Amino acid sequence: MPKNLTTELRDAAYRWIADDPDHATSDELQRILACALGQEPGAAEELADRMAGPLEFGTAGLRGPVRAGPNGMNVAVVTRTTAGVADWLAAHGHAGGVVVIGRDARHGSEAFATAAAEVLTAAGFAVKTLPEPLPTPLLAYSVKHYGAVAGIQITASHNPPADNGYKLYDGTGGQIVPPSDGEIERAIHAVPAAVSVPRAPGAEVVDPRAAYLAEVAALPHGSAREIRIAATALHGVGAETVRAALAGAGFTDVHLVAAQSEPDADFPTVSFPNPEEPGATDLLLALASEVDADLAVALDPDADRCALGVRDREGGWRMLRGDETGVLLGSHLLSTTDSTDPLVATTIVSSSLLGELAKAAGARYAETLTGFKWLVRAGEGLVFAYEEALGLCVNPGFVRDKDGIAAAVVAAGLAASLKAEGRSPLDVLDEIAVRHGVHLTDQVSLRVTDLAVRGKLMAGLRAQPPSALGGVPVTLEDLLPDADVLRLRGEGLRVVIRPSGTEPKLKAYLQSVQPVTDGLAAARETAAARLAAVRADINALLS
Ligand SMILES: O=P([O-])(O)O[C@H]1O[C@H](COP(=O)(O)O)[C@@H](O)[C@H](O)[C@H]1O
Ligand SMILES: [Mg+2]
Repeated sequence: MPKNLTTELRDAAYRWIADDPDHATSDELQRILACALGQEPGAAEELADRMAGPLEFGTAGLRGPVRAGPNGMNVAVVTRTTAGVADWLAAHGHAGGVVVIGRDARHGSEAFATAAAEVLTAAGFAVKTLPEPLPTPLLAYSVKHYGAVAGIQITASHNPPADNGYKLYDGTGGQIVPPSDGEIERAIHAVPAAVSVPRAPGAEVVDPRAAYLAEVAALPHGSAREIRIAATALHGVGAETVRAALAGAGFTDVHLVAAQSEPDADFPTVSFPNPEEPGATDLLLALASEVDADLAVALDPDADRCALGVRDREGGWRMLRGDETGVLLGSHLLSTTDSTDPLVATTIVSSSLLGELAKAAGARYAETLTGFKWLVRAGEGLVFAYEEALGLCVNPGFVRDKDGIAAAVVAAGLAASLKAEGRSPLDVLDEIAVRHGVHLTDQVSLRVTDLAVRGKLMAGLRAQPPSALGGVPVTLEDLLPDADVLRLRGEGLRVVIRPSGTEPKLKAYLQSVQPVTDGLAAARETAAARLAAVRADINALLS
């Protein structure tokens, strides 16, 4: 036996190859196994990585590179997963119920959506599929709209082009949470063989767009319409839907970044198709400036996130941080809601400013773990939820997930009414800062190739937490040990560290708060200096 290729690994690969219903991926794994048997350098390690799975349900379902083996996204994995989901649904009394399936336009998405639809149809479920690659919020909407017991969206959202994924919704319309994920993983594990999972055509194609767009058009978005919008779909699936949603609400002066409007699985103009990444919105901001727009909107590729860009005080353009957008729309919805007992929510890694706004408005406020699967379950009476990663839900009444399309429409309404008053989104943020203190946030993330590095760093921080960051003494709270989240707090400072559940990254979320006592500029300077010093220390800690 060649070095590094154990008999267990070899036999596991043989078994997987024999059980892979897709010849392309069984051949792919066969080739790697042959290289490993032939002692080609690195081949055994490559095989071990391919076989290291299975993928697990993370922050937003399964996610991984499109490739052969249990540690990738492929037809065999989707078949097994969906067979497990079918068994789990049946065990919960949902046999024969409606399941809706949607997809984005990534490599593999169509084949994976078809495999999922055929497995569920053969298992006796009434499967409905969306007609073409569409935004994730349309799938989330469809679950409730069609009275489904579950929904599946094939998407890897903002991940690199090589990835794909599987978002799973239960009958509440929200993405699954524990214990469902563990139960489903056990059901998947119990599936004896992918090749013998029955598949049958016959899903019904349904189109939720008209109903969804009517709901979005009915969201409160003020009466002002004089606004020019520049928007991008970042090569994802949001362009047509966001254009239709804006038009339905009366916003027709919309300029799309042409080079990024058609779905393109290779995401050719960006290195990472994530509006959080520096550079991803360069073309958008250039277009906003060129057409002299009033608002810039970037959707992530599955259009469930929405980033806003605004003209800065120097006449240039800049993107707002997720926390700025969240606070802007949150304060707007708190002041316009007709609910008598509203609840707003954000996550423990987002700015705490929304809590201050809620307190001032006499509204309830909740914080949850990262992910919209938690936020939509924050409690009764939810009117608004957001997270720093550019996720916003302005419409929990009909989408139990983040919805970049609906957020863009509400943001357009707000920007138009501010423009009519001669104010800007930055003016509103300034007013909020003066009242509640400057809340600056930032994120440091470390991309790892070896996931073990992440675990070691977390364990190291737990064992030997820093006593000060950026010169500020801090204490460690091991917040919810099960959730693997560390929080460090000091005077005017909060740092939360956690592993990403969608990408091989460790993320540190920084917040620096400074009351405004001696002018806004001075408070901003103090908060920014503290943030920069903390950022440098965190960078050193994670390197
Ligand atoms: O991929 P999307 O747009 O669905 O976004 C997903 O990933 C984001 C980042 O998660 P993590 O920090 O664990 O990587 C989460 O904030 C979000 O709730 C989740 O739906
Ligand atoms: Mg997304």
